[in-house]
Amino acid sequence: MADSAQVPTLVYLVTGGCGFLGEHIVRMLLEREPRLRELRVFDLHLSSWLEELKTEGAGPVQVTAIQGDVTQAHEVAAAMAGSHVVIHTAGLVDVFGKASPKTIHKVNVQGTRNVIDACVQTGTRFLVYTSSMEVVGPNTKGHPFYRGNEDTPYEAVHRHPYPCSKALAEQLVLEANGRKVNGGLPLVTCALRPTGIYGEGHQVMRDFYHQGLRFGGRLFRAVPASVEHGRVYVGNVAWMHVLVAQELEQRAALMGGQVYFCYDKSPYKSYEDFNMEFLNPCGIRLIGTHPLLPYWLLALLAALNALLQWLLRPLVLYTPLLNPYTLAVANTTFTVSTNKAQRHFGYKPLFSWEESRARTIHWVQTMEGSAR
Ligand SMILES: NC(=O)C1=CN([C@@H]2O[C@H](COP(=O)(O)OP(=O)(O)OC[C@H]3O[C@@H](n4cnc5c(N)ncnc54)[C@H](O)[C@@H]3O)[C@@H](O)[C@H]2O)C=CC1
Ligand SMILES: C[C@@H](CO)CCC[C@@H](C)[C@H]1CC[C@H]2[C@@H]3[C@H](O)CC4=CC(=O)CC[C@]4(C)[C@H]3CC[C@]12C
Repeated sequence: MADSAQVPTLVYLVTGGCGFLGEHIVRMLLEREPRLRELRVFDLHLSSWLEELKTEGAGPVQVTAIQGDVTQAHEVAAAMAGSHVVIHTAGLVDVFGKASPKTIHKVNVQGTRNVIDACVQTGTRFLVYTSSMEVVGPNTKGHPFYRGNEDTPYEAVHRHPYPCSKALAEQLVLEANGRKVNGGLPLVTCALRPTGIYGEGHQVMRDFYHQGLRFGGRLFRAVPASVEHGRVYVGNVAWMHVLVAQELEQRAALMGGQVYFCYDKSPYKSYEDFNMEFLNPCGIRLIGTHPLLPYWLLALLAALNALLQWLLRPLVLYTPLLNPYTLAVANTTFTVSTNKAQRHFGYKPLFSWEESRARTIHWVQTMEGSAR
C-alpha cells in the first residue's frame, strides 16, 4: 500500500457490504481508515442506507455502490480493478435450508475463487476473508470445543453445506497467500473466524424477539444452560477486519496466510441465555431453568421438520429455526479463548461488553413492531 499518512489514496472494496456484518465494516472503514480515498460497496442487493451515506455521511471519501454477483467472475474483476484492499464478506449464510447446497457452494466457494482470481488479474494485493468458527466446528459428533484457540486440535467433520462451503473457501484463501498478482508482487491473504455474531441488524435475534412477542413475552428454554456458545459483537468483528486490512502490508510475513478467531469480552453463555441479555430488558422472559422438552423429543421434532421441509419443497419453502443441524450447534459447547489477534496485530475489542450490550438492547427497543 502506498504510504499515505496525510493524503487519502487507498481504494477498498467490500463484498457483501450491504449485509449485517458488511454494513458495520463499511461504516467502520469510513470512521477509522483515514487513508481511504474510495470505498466500493459490492453486493447482490444494494441497501437504501447506502444512498444516504453517499450523500451525507462519507465525508471526503467517495463511496461507490456496485450491484454485482460474486459468482460472476467478470463482475468481480470489473469492480476490483484499481483497488488496493478487498474485504470479502459476501456469503450465503443459510443453515435453515432456504437455499440449495449447490447454490451455497456456488456463492461461498466459487464466489471466493472469483475474488482471488480477480486479485491476481487486477493486481489487488491484500485480501481479508470473513470465514467462520463453523470451519472448525461444532462437528457432527457433538464434541465440545472449550475455550479453544487457533491451534487447539479438534476433529473438524462437516456434512452441512454451509460449514463445508466456508471450510473450502477458507482453504482457497489461505492457499492463495503468496500468489503473484498482476505487477509481480505477492498476494497477502488472511481469514477471520467470527463465532456467532450479534448486534444491531442481527436477523436471528430479530426472529427470536418477534417469536417472544407472539408468545406473550415468553420464550421457552430448549437448550441446557450449561452449554456455552461463543458470541462476538458485530462492531468488534468489523473493527478486527479494518485493523487486519490496515496491518496486512506492514506485517505480511507474520499475518499472511493466517487465520484468527474473532473474539471479544462477551460472556460465555448458552445461546438462549445470551440472547436474554438483550431480550430480557425488552420485555421477553425465558421460561424454565431446564429445557422444557427432553432432548430426544427436540431431536425428533427437528427430524420431523427436516422431513416436512423435504416433502413440502415442491410446494412451499418450509424453513423452521429448529432442524437437526441448528439443534446440534445450539447443544454443543463451542467457545474460543485466544490472544493471537492481539499478539499479531494489536487487536483489542473497540466496544466493551457493556457497550455492546447497550447498543444491541437499544436496537431491539427501537425495532419496528417492538413492545415499546
Ligand atoms: N452471522 C454470523 O453469525 C456469522 C457470519 N459469518 C460470515 O460473515 C459473512 C457475513 O455474514 P452476515 O453479515 O451475517 O450475512 P448477511 O446475509 O447479512 O450478509 C451477506 C451479504 O452478502 C451478500 N451476498 C450474498 N450472495 C451474494 C452474491 N452472490 N454476490 C454478492 N453479494 C452477495 C448479501 O446480499 C448480503 O448483503 C458471511 O461470509 C458469513 O459466512 C461468519 C461467522 C458468523
Ligand atoms: C434449538 C433452538 C431453540 O431455541 C435454538 C436454535 C438456535 C440456532 C438458530 C442458532 C444456534 C447457534 C447459531 C449458529 C452459530 O452462532 C454459529 C454460526 C456461524 C455462522 O457462520 C453463521 C451462523 C451460525 C451458523 C449460527 C446460526 C443460528 C444458530 C444455529
